[in-house]
Parts: sequence; C-alpha cells; structure tokens
Amino acid sequence: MKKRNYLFIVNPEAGSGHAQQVWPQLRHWLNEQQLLYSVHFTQYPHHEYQLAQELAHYLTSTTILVVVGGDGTLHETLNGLHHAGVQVTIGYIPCGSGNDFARGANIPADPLAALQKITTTTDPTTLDIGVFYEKTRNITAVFTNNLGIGFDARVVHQTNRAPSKKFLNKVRLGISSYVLLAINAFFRQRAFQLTATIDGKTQTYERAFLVTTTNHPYFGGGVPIMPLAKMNDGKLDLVIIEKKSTLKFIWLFITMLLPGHRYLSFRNFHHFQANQIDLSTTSSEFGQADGEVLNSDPFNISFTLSKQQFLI
Ligand SMILES: Nc1ncnc2c1ncn2[C@@H]1O[C@H](COP(=O)(O)OP(=O)(O)OP(=O)(O)O)[C@@H](O)[C@H]1O
Repeated sequence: MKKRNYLFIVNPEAGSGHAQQVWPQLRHWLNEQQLLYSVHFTQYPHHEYQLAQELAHYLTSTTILVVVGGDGTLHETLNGLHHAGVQVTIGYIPCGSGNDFARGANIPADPLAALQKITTTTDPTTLDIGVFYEKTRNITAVFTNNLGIGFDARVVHQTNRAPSKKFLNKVRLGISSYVLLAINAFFRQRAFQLTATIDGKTQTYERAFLVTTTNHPYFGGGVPIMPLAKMNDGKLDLVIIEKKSTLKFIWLFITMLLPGHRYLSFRNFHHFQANQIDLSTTSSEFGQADGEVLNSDPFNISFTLSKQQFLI
C-alpha cells in the first residue's frame, strides 16, 4: 500500500464540542503511528464546504479526506467536493449529536476506533449517495442520509434555531429539548399535498405529513424510518407518511421507536424503492438535507443516485 496522506477537516463545534475534545486523542494516535497528516479546523458554520473546495486543488491519488464531526459536517464537505467536481476517498469519524450516517454505514461510534479502522482498512467501499436537483431554486446537491420535507424538516428548523440547544446538550438534556421541539412542530405542521413520480409512475397524496427520501435506515439520531434501506443497493428509498388522524400518526411514530417495525404495514405509511424520484408540493414546506436546513418554498425536486468511496 502506498503511503497515504490524510487530510482532516475537524468541526470543533460538532456534538456541542465533542469533536474538539476528542481531537487530541486522535492526534496522539496519528503521531504514535507516524502517519502523514494535516488538519484544518472549521471556524464558522458551513466553513467545511469552503475548506473542501480549497483542498480539492491539493488532492492526489494517495489522499484520504477525513471528516471529524456530525452528519452536517460530512454533508457540507461532500457538497464542497461535489461542486468542485472532484472525487476523493473519504474517512468519517462520528463526533456529532445524531451520527446517523455512522449508524447506517456501521462505522464505530468511538472516534478512536473509527480512526483506527480508516487507517488500517486497505480497500475503499463504494456507497450510494443521493443527488437532488431542486428546480424552483436551481440547486443541485448531494446527501448521505436523507432529505426530508414536512414534519422532520420542521423539527430540524426549530432545533437549529433554538438558543437553548447548545446549553441543554452540554448538561445532557438535549433529548428533552428535542422532544419538546418535536411536539411543538407536530402541532404546527399541517398535512400537505404531495405529488410523487417514482420511476415514471405518478401519484398524489392529499395528506402528506412526513416525506423522507433516504439512503439508509436512520433519521433523527437513530430512529429507523426505513429499516429495509441499504447504502449499496443502487436504490433510493422514499417514505411518505400521511396524517389521516392525530392518533394514528402518533401511534405510528411510537411503533417506530419500538422493536418489530410494525409501522411498515400501516395504511398511512408508504414505502418505495427507486432509481429516479420526483416530488412536488403546492404549499411552502420546510426541508432538510442531512440535518442542514433548506429554504421553505414549495418543492419541485428530482432525486438520483451517485457513488462515493469511503474507508469504513
Ligand atoms: N466552527 C464552527 N462554529 C459553529 N458552527 C460550525 C463550525 N464549523 C461547522 N459548523 C456547523 O455546525 C453545524 C452542525 O454540525 P454537525 O451536523 O456536524 O454537528 P451536530 O449537529 O452536532 O451533529 P449531527 O448532525 O450528527 O446531529 C453544521 O451546519 C456546520 O456547518
């Protein structure tokens, strides 16, 4: 194996400072192993997008770009590379609060174990990543986890805006603030009309509430929205949950948190696997991609798949 050159992008704020805390441990191990590396710390939100674009000029065949942060840091980095038009093998060390990508890709939750795996694995694994084109705003971007429209996206908007999030995370009460915000979002979100064209077949849902195009089973920090989704099957999974009554929706959501995946057979739960998905809404809805906020206009969005190599 040729000597690798590891380029690290570290978001010190990820996981409410977790990435900053673990970096010295990772650095110690890199030095001990005498590995060749350089490190770039993000300094402000979305800086990793810009860093990835700048670093794109310095990538060689022996470079591994290692992202240390949460799902948002990985999302922004991959989009920076995508928009720069470059391909590089990625390593990912989960240090966020949700870490759904790591869960979906079976990456160790322990940052040092994840680093050891990256540096000792010889052959990269090719995984699917989602690509979306939002026609109203003329945006093309990639996502590793999911793109949500409706309820889950409203929760993300409210969570990211909440001034208390960081403090509550620090005192380990983040989960309670999350639950309160989710309840608040639930009562504010209205059912909306969604038109979905799935591999050429069009259908309209009058009472869509949560619409997620996903690449792997998890969203929202470990909730198995689609346990059948696989990151290497060359397909995207689309989940549409309709809200026909408040009680039915709440019951479905509760069964999502319980073993057995009973919700998969509920009548207000729709699941599709496809290569090409088009979605449109007539109303302005909240959107999120990998936990990063999208504007809340009516959606007119197309999805396809791309591939990315990871050391996992
Ligand atoms: N130095 C920084 N200061 C503040 N925010 C930053 C900084 N660097 C990056 N960010 C932003 O922090 C946001 C959150 O990062 P990320 O999603 O990785 O962590 P998280 O929210 O703790 O984890 P997860 O998404 O897994 O729950 C991203 O939008 C990212 O652009």
